[in-house]
Amino acid sequence: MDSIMKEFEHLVVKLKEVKSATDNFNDAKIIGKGGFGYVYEGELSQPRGKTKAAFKCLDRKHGQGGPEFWKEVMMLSRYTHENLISLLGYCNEGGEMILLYEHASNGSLDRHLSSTTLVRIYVS
Ligand SMILES: Nc1ncnc2c1ncn2[C@@H]1O[C@H](COP(=O)(O)OP(=O)(O)OP(=O)(O)O)[C@@H](O)[C@H]1O
Repeated sequence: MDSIMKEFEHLVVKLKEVKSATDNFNDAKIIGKGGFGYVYEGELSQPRGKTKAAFKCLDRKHGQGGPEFWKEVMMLSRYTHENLISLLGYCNEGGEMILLYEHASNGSLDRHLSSTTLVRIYVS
């Protein structure tokens, strides 16, 4: 585990920065909930300026644990694609395991699929 942490050291974000971006995990900043746990949004300060980010907080009660967290860090930091959300970093501090992603301003695909504004296309 130590070697993994060393390899991805450049992606480490301090818990202090996460708390500042999410107003200390304020409920008003929650944008969703998935198998991993709650997802918050916030402005992350990076060397290139502020970036809107999604903060996925691991909730161990929801079944997914540490291995999935590190798998996600390894996969997303190695593969980049225009159709793949970028991993901005992670926080593993003070008992918190948080993945930081680029914020998808259009929301997730499942939101669009359940949207009532979806237009039906008929092909003749
Ligand atoms: N990068 C992101 N940008 C904007 N919103 C996001 C982002 N990631 C997650 N969300 C929001 O949080 C919700 C939960 O996302 P999450 O990926 O945790 O769950 P999921 O899509 O149900 O997948 P799973 O259950 O496999 O974890 C999404 O439906 C979406 O609304």
